[in-house]
Amino acid sequence: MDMRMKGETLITLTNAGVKSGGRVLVEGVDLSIARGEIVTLIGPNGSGKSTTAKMATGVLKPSTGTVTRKAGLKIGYVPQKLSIDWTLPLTVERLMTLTGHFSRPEIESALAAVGAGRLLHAAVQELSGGEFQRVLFARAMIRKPDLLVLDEPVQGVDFSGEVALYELVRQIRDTTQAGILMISHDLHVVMAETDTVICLNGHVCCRGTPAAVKRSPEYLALFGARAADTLAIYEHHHDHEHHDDGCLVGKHGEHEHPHGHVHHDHSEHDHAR
Ligand SMILES: Nc1ncnc2c1ncn2[C@@H]1O[C@H](COP(=O)(O)OP(=O)(O)OP(=O)(O)O)[C@@H](O)[C@H]1O
Repeated sequence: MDMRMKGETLITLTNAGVKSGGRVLVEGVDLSIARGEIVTLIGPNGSGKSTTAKMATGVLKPSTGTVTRKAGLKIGYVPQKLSIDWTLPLTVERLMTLTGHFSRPEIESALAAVGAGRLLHAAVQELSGGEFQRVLFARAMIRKPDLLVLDEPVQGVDFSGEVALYELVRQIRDTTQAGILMISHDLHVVMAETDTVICLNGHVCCRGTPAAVKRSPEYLALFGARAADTLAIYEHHHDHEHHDDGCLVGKHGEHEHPHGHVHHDHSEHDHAR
């Protein structure tokens, strides 16, 4: 473990908001992210998740309120999409060096840390969705950031790949003590390890642990009565196995289908951190 202070606050937004062309994009956002902490932004399309993340990372200046970042804060970013020319041949090794100079051993160890060690010479165009995401994680982590920003990390990944990526996020948090800001665009699954879910709707609609948000009247009012079924809380269990089709086998041997989300809603067992 390095000398980085556990629990140190990395970013604080106080009553922060952005106006553009006389329109309020998002307002009144209070949030902070500390080392080792996972904060997940959820909310409908256009509710201000990306705008809030951009204020946090400094890409956008707040029009109201304040944003403070720890001096010298290093941020790693895993984008939702990457604009690369898919017609040109590009290996994973080359992709890793497009935005910085890193030695072969540094690249190998960053790939190995995300379970993508064997992909060094693979063509980026031929990677599966999950493999591509892992490479993007490696690309963000190679700089040893204090804060990792994940913009919909599981997009284009099937359910078993999704579970594996959430495991990877948890592992990165545990091993590096980076703070993690996650944007979930489709409300699909929120990691149970998320310390704070912030539900946006142009302002902070509600916040708290995943289980608390799921029960909150504001969340239910925003997303309707079926919302509680759509916010699935993914929990880590060591006692499941994966079928070849990506479904999970529960601890009692029952076959749990991905889209039923049987695996992950055990609110009473949520880890209160
Ligand atoms: N550069 C911009 N100029 C003006 N308006 C913008 C700009 N970027 C975003 N918006 C508007 O700000 C609002 C919030 O957008 P934002 O991208 O933060 O939402 P989001 O919650 O991330 O949405 P989604 O889930 O659809 O990605 C939207 O109404 C959007 O149209």
